[in-house]
Amino acid sequence: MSDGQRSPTSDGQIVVSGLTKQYRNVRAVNNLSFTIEPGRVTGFLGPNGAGKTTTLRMLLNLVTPTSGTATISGHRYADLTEPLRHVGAVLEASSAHKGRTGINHLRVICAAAGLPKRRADEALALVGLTPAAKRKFKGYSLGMKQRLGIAAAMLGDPRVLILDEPANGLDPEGIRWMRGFLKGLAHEGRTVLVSSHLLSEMQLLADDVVIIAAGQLVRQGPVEQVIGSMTHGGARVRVRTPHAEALVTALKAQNATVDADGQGALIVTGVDAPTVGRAALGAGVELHELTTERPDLEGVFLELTAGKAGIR
Ligand SMILES: Nc1ncnc2c1ncn2[C@@H]1O[C@H](COP(=O)(O)OP(=O)(O)OP(=O)(O)O)[C@@H](O)[C@H]1O
Repeated sequence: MSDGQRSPTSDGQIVVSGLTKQYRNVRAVNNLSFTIEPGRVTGFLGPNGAGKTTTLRMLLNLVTPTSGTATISGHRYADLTEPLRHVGAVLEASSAHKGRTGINHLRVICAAAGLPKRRADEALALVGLTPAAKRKFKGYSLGMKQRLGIAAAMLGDPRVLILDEPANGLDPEGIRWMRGFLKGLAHEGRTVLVSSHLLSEMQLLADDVVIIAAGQLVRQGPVEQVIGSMTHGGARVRVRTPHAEALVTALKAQNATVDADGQGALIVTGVDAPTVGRAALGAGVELHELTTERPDLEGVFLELTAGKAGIR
């Protein structure tokens, strides 16, 4: 604990405990508790209006909690002596003086934060913007603005990175770059907390997820575990046959549950694909498709947050 800000056990950990934010008519965040570990990318997910941005803003001391606490490496953000060296944050697409170049934008931040000027060049290189260093911000594409925002967040070489919807406006190549970049930071032992609506991207990017709805925690854990917790003991099997009735009879004899998917296929749960295949063979039923469907994060998210109105 050389600088009084870091301890071996809490370094890089984010702890949200009983956090609540009551606006006049809306309880934006309601007694929320979770922990985010270093060395992992954590996806922070929730429907519109779930309270994600409000939570991140409380974490960064931009909104005062009604009650509860949010700490980074064991300290409230307001108590960090050199916050930029601990925490980098991108809360919305980067804004900068329109006539300022990318590099100058970063140098201004360095000067204000007491960081060496060379960090501006290093951070720009880190996000692949060096070729556009001397171009004016007003000519930057949305993707370049996102990268510049991340470069600004990286100026202090922070242990913790917090990003609100960083993939917004990025093209597929930009999204892939972002994925590699954030995974790389986590690999270095940093804490990466990312809110996003892009659930298929989150499944590729995140190690852990925290899912909230209507201001409250719905589920937290490693992505695979959260998905596994919703599979009710197994995957679903999709099967297509011209002899549906005979197959349903054979499957029910195996205690399977069978539903029509409305598009000519049957969805079977309770037994695995080989069992379905054997039941079909035994009944002399021809199959045109036999597929195991593993639930994805999007399906699990929708199931977990169903009925928890996003608009409040
Ligand atoms: N300053 C404010 N004053 C009043 N209500 C607010 C304020 N900020 C947020 N809210 C309300 O708090 C709730 C949570 O909003 P928040 O922006 O934190 O959700 P979110 O999960 O980030 O949503 P989105 O995914 O749509 O960005 C919403 O009902 C919102 O209208």
